[in-house]
Amino acid sequence: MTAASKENESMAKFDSTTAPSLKSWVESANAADCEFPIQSLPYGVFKTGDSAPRVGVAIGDRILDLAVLAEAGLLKCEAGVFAQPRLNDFIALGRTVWRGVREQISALLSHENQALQGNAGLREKALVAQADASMLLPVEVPGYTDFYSSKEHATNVGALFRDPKNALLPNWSELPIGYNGRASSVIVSGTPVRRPNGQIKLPDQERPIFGACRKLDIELETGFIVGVPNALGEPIPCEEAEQHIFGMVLLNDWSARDLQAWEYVPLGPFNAKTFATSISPWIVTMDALEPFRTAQPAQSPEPLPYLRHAGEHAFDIQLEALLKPQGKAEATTLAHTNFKYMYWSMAQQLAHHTVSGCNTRVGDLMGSGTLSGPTRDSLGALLEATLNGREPITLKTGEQRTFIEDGDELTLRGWCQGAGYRVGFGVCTGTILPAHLVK
Ligand SMILES: O=C(O)/C=C/C(=O)CC(=O)CC(=O)O
Ligand SMILES: [Ca+2]
Ligand SMILES: [Mg+2]
Repeated sequence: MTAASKENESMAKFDSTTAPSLKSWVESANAADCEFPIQSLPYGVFKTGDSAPRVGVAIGDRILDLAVLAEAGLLKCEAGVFAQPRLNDFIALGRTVWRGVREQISALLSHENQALQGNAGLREKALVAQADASMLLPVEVPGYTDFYSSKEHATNVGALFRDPKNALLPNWSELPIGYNGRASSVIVSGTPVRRPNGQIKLPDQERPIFGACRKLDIELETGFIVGVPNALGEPIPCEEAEQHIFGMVLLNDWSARDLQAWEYVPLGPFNAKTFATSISPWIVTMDALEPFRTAQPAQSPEPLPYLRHAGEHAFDIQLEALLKPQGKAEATTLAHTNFKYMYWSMAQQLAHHTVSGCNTRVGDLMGSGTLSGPTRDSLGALLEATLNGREPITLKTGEQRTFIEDGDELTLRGWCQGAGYRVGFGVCTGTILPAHLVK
């Protein structure tokens, strides 16, 4: 390949809304370490004070209020979709509309554009400080599914829960394994998480006890939001599956490992994972992620035909998990990993999910599965990092942890590193409340 064609190929990754050279008149968006540059434009739902919730886009340290812009006639879209407490109505309008709205917002925020920049009154109304806003669950989630698509994670958990000699079960390399999760307990970042009570089978006792989970854990994941649903009985082909995805979030699949170890045979996780699943408030669209597309791990054996897709289907998204004990200023990084290590792509997950004829709905949430990498510092769950509690981690504050304690604050972060800018996911955080007392 010549230097010129290489250049052309890499330019093809960028469109008018993702060019690295783009700058905004919202100055805070131009800092190299800003999570929300003009190339990103993630969607969320927010409110300020007693005002009604509405749809906004993050830009620098501000939120652009799309309901205000639409009302003022500066943003052309179906009436009323931004003056809503959820993004579902906007998402349901489809890809062409997502694209058109993104282009309009990008233009309005770009350096030289005066339409909003030059209108002081409207600018004041339309740009809200993130510090003054509270973020809400961005979508109504009709269904939540969680996959198990990191080979490293599946191997580590298989060894800890089952047999180190046969850690990866034979079906794992043939299909993206998943379970149907609980949509009702999907919560937005910042919502506290109550430690669950449940059945725990102690090794030295014949019958389980009932009490507070002693092995509370995180799972560092991403999730994707279904934007274009499929009808019952109509599978989504793998090659087309990415077209059905609206965007991605950070996802923490809180897990009660002691409840899980006892209850999961033979139907999989139940109460161990139904009590809370946290997601980040900002949905990063697939358009914003396109420049960070990269190859997924090589797949062997070759997947069956319905799970094949040509080209690159992973994304280079750096991910971190941090733990901060109650009352402490300093957080400790538990893991640093990358979405690109995921073995089964989001397209393969969606193709497999629907191949039976199962339908999806706008707003459905699909978890990636815990994203562990190949190294000791890239393990996405404490279960793996502490070998099921056998090897405690020492925090920067000097304390030790095997699993999560009451009052601990757990935070996930994610970002794509561009040339001179980063497309960030913000944070997905939650603090643990003590379990309800068992009488
Ligand atoms: O292997 C098991 O029995 C259990 C695995 C998990 O707990 C992980 C899970 O929820 C799927 C994932 O996040 O990868
Ligand atoms: Ca999980
Ligand atoms: Mg969960």
